[in-house]
Amino acid sequence: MTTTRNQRVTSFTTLPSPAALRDELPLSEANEELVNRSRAEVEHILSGEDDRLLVVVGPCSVHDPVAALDYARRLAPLAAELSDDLLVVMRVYFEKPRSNGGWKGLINDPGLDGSHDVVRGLRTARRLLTDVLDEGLPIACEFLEPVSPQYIADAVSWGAIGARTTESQVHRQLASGLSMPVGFKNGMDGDLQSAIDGCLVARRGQVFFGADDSGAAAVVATTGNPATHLVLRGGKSGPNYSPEHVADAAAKGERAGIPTRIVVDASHANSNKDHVRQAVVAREIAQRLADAPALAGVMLESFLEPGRQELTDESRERLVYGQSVTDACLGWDDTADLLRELAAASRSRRRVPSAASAR
Ligand SMILES: O=C[C@H](O)[C@H](O)COP(=O)(O)O
Ligand SMILES: C=C(OP(=O)(O)O)C(=O)O
Repeated sequence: MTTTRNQRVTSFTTLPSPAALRDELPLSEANEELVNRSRAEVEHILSGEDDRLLVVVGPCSVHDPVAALDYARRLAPLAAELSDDLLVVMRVYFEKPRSNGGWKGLINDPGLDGSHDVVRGLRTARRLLTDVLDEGLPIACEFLEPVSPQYIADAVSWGAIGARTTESQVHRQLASGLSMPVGFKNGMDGDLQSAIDGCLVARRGQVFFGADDSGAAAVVATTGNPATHLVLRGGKSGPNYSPEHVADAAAKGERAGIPTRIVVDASHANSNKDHVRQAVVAREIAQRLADAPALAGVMLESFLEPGRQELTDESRERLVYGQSVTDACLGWDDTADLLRELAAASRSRRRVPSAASAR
């Protein structure tokens, strides 16, 4: 028998339904309250009603849930200590968009070995999310797969659409239905317009293909997400973290109909993925925070150990604990120093009248 179907598909593996996974690993009432409260706080920071600085900080990617939780347990008390000046949201990124292939994150391949046990990946990810929330930390994720948010997004307080997908209609539609504020990163070339367009499309209600709570393929209709905003991550054209870049992006966004403040990513093309440089950039941002009233938040890539390590068949069994297998990260000690510096800068910006009247 000849067929024209699925000639290049080797298998289909049925996933548990989102509802079943949530029932297995539910959010406690306290954690639901934390998620809803922190989503509102992020929105208030974006609008300028809350004059603290949002800091999205944590590993480039989670490859070892034990180390990620260890990190959360260090971050949580510091976040609480600095909470008058900072809203700290932990990066708990499970889905990695790769430039040229490679490991695509814990959900896609929790064994880090190409075995792609996605069901285990979803379960491990959700368990870690509930553990991090139990520490009192709100969570940030990048959303990459169109169906995976149904399994995890109820635990997330800030979402990102990355530089490689900011132009993607699929991701813009997805963001239109997400329950949390979503930042669109500028494109890989540094182009801001694709992120502005992404925010605008996601602000409108959309109708698209997705999955419902039972996992069935469904037509999804959304209201639109009014809390979309721009994230400056640098690009091939160079870095874009200066107060001038922030003011320019805020003005362009406002003219286009996105009246929110801006998040700056100190990593990626703003630091050339060099963690030492990332600390310099973050420090510059802190020092000039008062000159950037439209700056709502800063993103840092940080883990327990500084730098990064290659993930290979040989290294898999002897990976350095707490060190990134994707982008180079700040180590914990530098991170703690930087968070204190950002908190001090946020406190002193509050005293500068123009900061309060940013929007
Ligand atoms: O933050 C993550 C990385 O920059 C992104 O996934 C791309 O990584 P790659 O260029 O190593 O593939
Ligand atoms: C992939 C990421 O960033 P970008 O989209 O800016 O490359 C990230 O933040 O993990």
